Amino acid sequence: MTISFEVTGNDTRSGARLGLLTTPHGTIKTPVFMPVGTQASVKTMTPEEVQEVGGTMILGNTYHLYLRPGHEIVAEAGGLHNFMNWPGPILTDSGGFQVFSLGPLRKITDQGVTFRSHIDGSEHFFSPEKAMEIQMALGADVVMAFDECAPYPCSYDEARAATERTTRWAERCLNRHDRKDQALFGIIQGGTYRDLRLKSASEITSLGFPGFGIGGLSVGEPKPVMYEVLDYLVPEMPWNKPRYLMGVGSPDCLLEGVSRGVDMFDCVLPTRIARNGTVFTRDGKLVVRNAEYARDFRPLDPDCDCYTCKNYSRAYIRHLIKANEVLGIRLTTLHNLRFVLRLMEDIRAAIANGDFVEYKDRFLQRFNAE
Ligand SMILES: Nc1ccc2nc(N)nc(O)c2c1
Ligand SMILES: [Zn+2]
Repeated sequence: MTISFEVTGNDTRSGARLGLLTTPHGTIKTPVFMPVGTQASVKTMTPEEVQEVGGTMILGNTYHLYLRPGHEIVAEAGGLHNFMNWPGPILTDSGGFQVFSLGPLRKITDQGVTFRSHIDGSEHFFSPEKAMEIQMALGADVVMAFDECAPYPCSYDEARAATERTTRWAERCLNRHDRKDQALFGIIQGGTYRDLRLKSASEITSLGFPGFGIGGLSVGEPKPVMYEVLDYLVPEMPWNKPRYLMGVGSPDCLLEGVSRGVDMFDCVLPTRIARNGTVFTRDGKLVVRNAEYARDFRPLDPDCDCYTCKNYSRAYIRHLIKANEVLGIRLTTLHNLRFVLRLMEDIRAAIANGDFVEYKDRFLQRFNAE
C-alpha cells in the first residue's frame, strides 16, 4: 500500500482541518510539522529524542544523500528507515530546490540540471528520472516530484518557464516512479503570479498524484505575499488529498498556513536557530547567548514541558553555548522542536474543540508582542 489520507474534522470559521495520513510506517495526525533530517539525522538529536518531543514524520533530502553517503549505500543498509533507525514515516524532497539553492554552479535544460557538489565541486546531473531512481533507492514513504523552483523575485516569464517545465517534469516523474510502497507527490509552482499558480494547480492536480507540495514559497517573499498565494491556491486543491507547504515554517507561518487549509509542513528554522542559541518561547524569540541571561536562573520558557525546561536554566544553557559545549545546542534544539511540535498538538486540539480562531489570535498576540 502507498498512503491514504482522511479528513477527520474541519473548522467552520477558517480553512483549518484535521486529518489522518496512513503510510507503510504508521498513521500520523495532521496538521503535522516534520522535523528536517537533511543528511539522515535531525541534527544533534537521536531518533528517540525526536519521538519523545512529539516528532512523528521527518524529512530527508535527495540532493544531500545522493552526494553523501550515496543512495546506493542507503539502499544496501535496507533503506533510510533502517540506516537512521527512524521507525515512523519519512518524506524525501526531490533535490530540485536544493540544487538551485545549494549547488554553486548549475545549468538547467529541459533534460535536467547540471550542478556542482557543494562538498567537493564535482559535477553532477539530475533529471526527473534520476531524482525518482534516487528516491526509490532511499525508500522514504513519500517522495517529491523533481521541480524547478522559481526564485523570488522573478519576472513573469521566468516564473512561467519554471512552472511549465515543472509540469513536463511531473509527467516524467510519474512515468519513471514505480515503487509501489511509496507515494509520489506532485509540486505546484507559479511564483507569486495568480494565473500561473492556478494553471500549475490545475495541471498538477489533474495528473493523479495522491498528494501535493506547494513549492516556490518561503523563498524570501514577505509573509503576507505567501499568505495571499495560499488564500487563492489552497481552495483549488483537492479537499481529500494532503496539502504540503514546503519549507514552512516559523510558529506564525504554521498558524497562518493551518488556517488556510495546509496539512503538512517542514522547516529547518527551529533546529537551525537553536544551533546559534536562539529559542522560541510563548513570548517570542529569546537569544539565550546574550549577556542579559548570564544570571537568569529561569527555564527558557516557564510554560514549556520539555526536558530542557524542566532541568536547566537560561544561565546554564547560555554558559554551555558560550563555552561551545555540544550539550548546549542539544538542549536548545530539543526545546525548539518540542515548542513547534507542541504548537501543532495544541492546534489540532483547538480545531477539534472548535476554537482554533481564538487560539491562533491568542498565541500570535503573545508571540508577536514586543
Ligand atoms: N521553500 C521550499 C522548500 C523546499 C522546496 N522543495 C522543492 N522540491 N520545491 C520547492 O519549490 C521548495 C520550496
Ligand atoms: Zn522547553
